[in-house]
Amino acid sequence: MGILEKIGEIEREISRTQKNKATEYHLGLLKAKLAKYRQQLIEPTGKPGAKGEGFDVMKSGDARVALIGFPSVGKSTLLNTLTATHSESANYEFTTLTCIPGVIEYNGANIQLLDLPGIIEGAAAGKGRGRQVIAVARTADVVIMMLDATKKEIQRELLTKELESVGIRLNKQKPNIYFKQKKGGGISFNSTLPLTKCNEKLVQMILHEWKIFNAEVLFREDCTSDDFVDVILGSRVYLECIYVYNKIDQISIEEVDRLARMPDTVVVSCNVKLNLDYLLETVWEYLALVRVYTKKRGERPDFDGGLILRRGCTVEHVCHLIHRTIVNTFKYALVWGTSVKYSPQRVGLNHLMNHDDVIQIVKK
Ligand SMILES: Nc1nc2c(ncn2[C@@H]2O[C@H](COP(=O)(O)OP(=O)(O)OP(=O)(O)O)[C@@H](O)[C@H]2O)c(=O)[nH]1
Ligand SMILES: [K+]
Ligand SMILES: [Mg+2]
Repeated sequence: MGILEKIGEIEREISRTQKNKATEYHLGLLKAKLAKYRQQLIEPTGKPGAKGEGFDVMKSGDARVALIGFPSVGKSTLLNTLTATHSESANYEFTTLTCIPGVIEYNGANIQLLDLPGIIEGAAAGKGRGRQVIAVARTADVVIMMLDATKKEIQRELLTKELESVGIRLNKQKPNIYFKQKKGGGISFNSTLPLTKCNEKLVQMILHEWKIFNAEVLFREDCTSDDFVDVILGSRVYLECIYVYNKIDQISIEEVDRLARMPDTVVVSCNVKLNLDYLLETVWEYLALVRVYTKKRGERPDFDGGLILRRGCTVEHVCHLIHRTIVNTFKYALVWGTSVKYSPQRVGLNHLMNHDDVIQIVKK
């Protein structure tokens, strides 16, 4: 029996099994098995070069955003609207057959936008260009899941499932579970809080399924057994996702309003150019980029040459971006902007920078 058949069989058994207290272990185990086969599917062993297949596109700019969606939802139209690059768009499916990169210039940052072929159901199992598309999605900082506002609601769920089955988790935090394989000593299980969705027995059964007999497990959060499987596999990617409903020129205002209120969602029309400014604002927000200006003593800040960093960056990060040896001669920095109480304020290497701050570095 091939892996796909095995997966199909387990999926059928899961859907046949009623969900209740008595079947909890059985279901947990089935799901762990499912994850194991899927893992084999996306990482075929023994075949050199089988891994890492994907479209070869150089990462460039300050961040990368990938456009994922079913065929003809308007991905290429969005790329054509937001960037200077042209990607063929037409009213038939699979117009785009490869990965086409464009650049969005926003707040002084260069954001790489990747147009990709449409995904079809079964993409994870190798249908269409699914695997290559998914391989590119894994390298993105933010994913735009583009949806057709005129199509049925289920599309969002189907695509999410497709991505989940290859280990992509959208808008989810990594489960807070400590897991370490050991050489001996059996399985030690602990939790820092009462668990309602998983327990020691289930964890042990799952570990045995993976042939792990010695390990340390500590749940620091009320996670499910699925979360635990994710932690064992380790190869999960946690990505920020913006759900973008396109073609709102074709639906009622009530429907637009309903869609726009959903979490992580932006409604647009690429053809009529509706709400694209708000989409860019949202992309910026999700990328969590920060622009910082440098200034030399006695001179005006260099407002043309802002540095692009991530939210949470410190003065030390800024130093590294300017030159890797600067920290060695760093004495203190003067900062103007919203990250300080007084402008300028003297700060050290650990000071957190805000968007649009100005910094002057004083050397020893
Ligand atoms: N009504 C309407 N049609 C749109 C809008 N945006 C795109 N379209 C149309 O949708 C069709 C598909 O657009 P594409 O940009 O080729 O879609 P795609 O997602 O890149 O499709 P594939 O590359 O085949 O996966 C084209 O006929 C576009 O003109 C929109 O905002 N409103
Ligand atoms: K198309
Ligand atoms: Mg296209």
